[in-house]
Amino acid sequence: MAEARRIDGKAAAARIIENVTAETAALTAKTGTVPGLAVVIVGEDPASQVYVGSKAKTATACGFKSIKHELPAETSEATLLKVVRDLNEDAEVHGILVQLPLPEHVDEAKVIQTIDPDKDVDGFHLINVGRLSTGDTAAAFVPCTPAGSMLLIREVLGDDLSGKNAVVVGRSNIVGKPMAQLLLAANATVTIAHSRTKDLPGVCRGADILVAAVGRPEMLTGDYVKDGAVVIDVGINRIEAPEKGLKEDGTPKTKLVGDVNYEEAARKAAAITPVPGGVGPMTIAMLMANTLRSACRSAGIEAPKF
Ligand SMILES: NC(=O)C1=CN([C@@H]2O[C@H](COP(=O)(O)OP(=O)(O)OC[C@H]3O[C@@H](n4cnc5c(N)ncnc54)[C@H](OP(=O)(O)O)[C@@H]3O)[C@@H](O)[C@H]2O)C=CC1
Ligand SMILES: Nc1nc(=O)c2c([nH]1)NC[C@@H]1CN(c3ccc(C(=O)N[C@@H](CCC(=O)O)C(=O)O)cc3)C=[N+]21
Repeated sequence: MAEARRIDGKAAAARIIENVTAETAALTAKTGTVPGLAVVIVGEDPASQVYVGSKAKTATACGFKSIKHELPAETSEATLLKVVRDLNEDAEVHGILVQLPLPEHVDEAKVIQTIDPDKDVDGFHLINVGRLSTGDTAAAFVPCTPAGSMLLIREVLGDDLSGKNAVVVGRSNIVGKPMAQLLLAANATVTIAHSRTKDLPGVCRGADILVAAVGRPEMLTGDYVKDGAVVIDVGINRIEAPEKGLKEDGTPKTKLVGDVNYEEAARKAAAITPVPGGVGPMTIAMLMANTLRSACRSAGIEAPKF
C-alpha cells in the first residue's frame, strides 16, 4: 500500500477554534453573554500543568472568560467539593473542568458527580454518560477526546459508518467507552478490546476503523493494522529520546509518542493521526465547542453545530 494520508488534527482543531471564536463574538454581541470556562487543577504534575495552561490560553483566544483554580496536592476532598459547588453557583461560569487524575486521597467519582451536569463540559457526569449511551447525543455533553476523534473519522469517511467494523482498544470511562458509543451512534459495528482480550492483533486486523486508547507507547505495530484502515491514535506517552541528546540536568531529552507505531501503521492504513498533532489538539478544540454550547444554552439561543 502507498503511504497513508496523515490526518491533520492541528489544522482541524484550528478551524473549529476559528468557528468558536466567530460564534462567541456573535453570542456576546447579541446577548452580552461571555462564555466562562473554569479549570481546576490539584497538585503540580508538570504534564497536567501544560494541558491546563494550553486550555486557558485557547479559551482566552476564543473570547471566553477563563478562570483557573490551582490547588495544592494536599487539598482536602471537602475543600475541592466546595470549589466545585461555588463554580456551579457562579452565573459567569458555563463550563467546569476538573483535571484528572486527582490525588489518591480524593474520591474522583464524587468530585465529578458534584459538577452541575449543565456545566459538565468534559461529559463525565452520569447524566451526560446516560444521555450519550441512550443515544441522546443532542442533549449530552460528549467527552472531548472521543468527540474530537469522531470529527477526524468523519473527515475521512463521512457521517455514516454503516457496514464499517470499528475496534476501540481501551475501555476507560473517559475515552474508550464514550468512543465506542459515538461509533455505534454513527452505525459502525463496534468491538471494545482491552487487556484481557485474546489475540488482540487479530481482533485489530478486523478493523476498518481502529482507535487506540491504551496508554502504552507504540504498542500497536503494523501487525495490528488492516490494509486500508483508518487509524486514530489517542495515546499520549512521553518517553525518553536519547537520540535528541541530554537535558541540562544530564537526563535524556523526551518526546511524545502515541499508542501506535506510526511508521509501521502508516504503511498499511489509508489514513492515520500523528502524535503530536492529531487527537490532542482536537480535545482542546472540543472543550471550547462544549463551553460555547453551554453558554448558548444558558442565554437561550441555539448553539452552533461542529
Ligand atoms: N489525546 C488526548 O486528548 C487524550 C489522550 N489520552 C491518552 O490516551 C491513552 C488512554 O487513556 P485512558 O483511557 O485515560 O487510559 P486508562 O489507563 O484509563 O485505560 C487504558 C485502557 O487500555 C487497556 N490496556 C492497557 N494495556 C493493554 C494491553 N496491553 N492490551 C490491551 N489493552 C490494554 C486497559 O485495559 P483494562 O481495562 O483491561 O485494564 C484500559 O482499558 C493514554 O495514553 C492517555 O494519555 C487520554 C485522554 C485525552
Ligand atoms: N478532566 C480532564 N479532561 C481532559 O480532557 C483531560 C484530563 N482531565 N486529564 C488529562 C487528559 C489529557 N488531555 C490532553 C489534552 C490535550 C493534549 C494535547 O493538546 N496534546 C498535544 C501535544 C501537547 C504537548 O506537546 O505536550 C498534541 O497531541 O499535539 C493532550 C492531552 C486532556 N485530558
